[in-house]
Amino acid sequence: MSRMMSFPVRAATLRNLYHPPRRQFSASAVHSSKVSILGAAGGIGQSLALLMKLNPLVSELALYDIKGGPGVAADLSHINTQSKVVGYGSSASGLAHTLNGSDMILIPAGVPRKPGMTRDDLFSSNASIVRDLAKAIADAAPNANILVITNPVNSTVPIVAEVLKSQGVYNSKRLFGVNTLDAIRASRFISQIKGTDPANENVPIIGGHSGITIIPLVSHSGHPDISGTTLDELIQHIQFAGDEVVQAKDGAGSATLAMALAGARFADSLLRANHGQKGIIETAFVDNPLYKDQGIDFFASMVELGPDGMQKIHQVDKLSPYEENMLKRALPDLKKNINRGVDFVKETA
Ligand SMILES: NC(=O)c1ccc[n+]([C@@H]2O[C@H](COP(=O)([O-])OP(=O)(O)OC[C@H]3O[C@@H](n4cnc5c(N)ncnc54)[C@H](O)[C@@H]3O)[C@@H](O)[C@H]2O)c1
Ligand SMILES: O=C(O)C[C@H](O)C(=O)O
Repeated sequence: MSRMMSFPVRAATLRNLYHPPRRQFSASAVHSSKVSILGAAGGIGQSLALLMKLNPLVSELALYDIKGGPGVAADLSHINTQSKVVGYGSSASGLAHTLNGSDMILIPAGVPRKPGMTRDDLFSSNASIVRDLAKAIADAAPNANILVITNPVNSTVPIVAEVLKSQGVYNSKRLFGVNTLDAIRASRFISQIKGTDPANENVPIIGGHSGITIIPLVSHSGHPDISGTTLDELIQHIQFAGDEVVQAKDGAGSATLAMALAGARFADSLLRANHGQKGIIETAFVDNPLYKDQGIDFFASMVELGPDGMQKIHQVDKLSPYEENMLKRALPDLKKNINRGVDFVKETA
């Protein structure tokens, strides 16, 4: 696509996840971020909270869940890292206490899939949860970075944007749909084909976070030679890996552990960029100019993170014909998912 420009592939690796190069921060900046998790007692929420408790860039961890927030906080508060942990249960004041002063808010609140469901089938349960949490964020922490994990991400991110717009506090640079799990899976799966260390593999992910809207750019990975049936199977594996986990859990939910790691990695990358580390690039589903002329306001790209959130979107200079075809198939679905979220807020505000 001619509109795309080149980008350097330099996503944070798992290897440096909890070893941020501290010497790049001033002493006072090292333990300085309040991070909140909404839905903190869930499958993702608990493991994510554990990983954030281990992150030296977090000074305060605030945990909110309609069920079990204080219990998870009490448990984590005994871990011997410096951050303070507070937890709240279901109440407007608990949510406000959680959000007040937050630099970063992670949202895994909501219902996961069961076998036979698409992510879009979660819309009827999760859209109103995310809308209401976004309203509370607009009131209590309008300047925070917001990381949306709740599915369907292709719709829940536009929901948050629309709510913040309606409250006059939308900052497109601080809203991220978390699709890091797709990048983690892609690096793992490609390493299994090539017999390499997944920590050294980066496959840029663009598009969205569901089925065919997930577009892995193998031609821009370290293995552009992968082709034919091997490529078909790899793409299918990445795009439908979530379904694989849903099937295997057999009614007990979807990916939680790998997702918690993915969320923690994205949060850590953003915290490090917020504290001044340069050159950190992750995939994220963001407000993106690339296809706005086709009515598609959100699109996952490789995004450079900075002190104020999203610093730069790195577009891709040349897609292979295979990838062009994936993109062509993905755009109509993506548009439908985004519009569903936008319309929901307009109709129910
Ligand atoms: N972005 C991704 O890559 C990705 C990956 C995996 C799962 N997910 C999604 O993340 C979401 C959570 O998955 P899970 O497995 O942790 O589910 P879960 O059911 O284990 O946990 C969800 C938690 O949210 C809480 N909750 C519900 N409504 C709430 C509200 N209004 N405020 C605060 N908390 C609320 C519940 O009490 C529960 O503890 C699902 O929508 C799932 O599809 C996204
Ligand atoms: O597949 C799901 O429903 C959860 C998540 O989006 C995933 O990719 O694992």
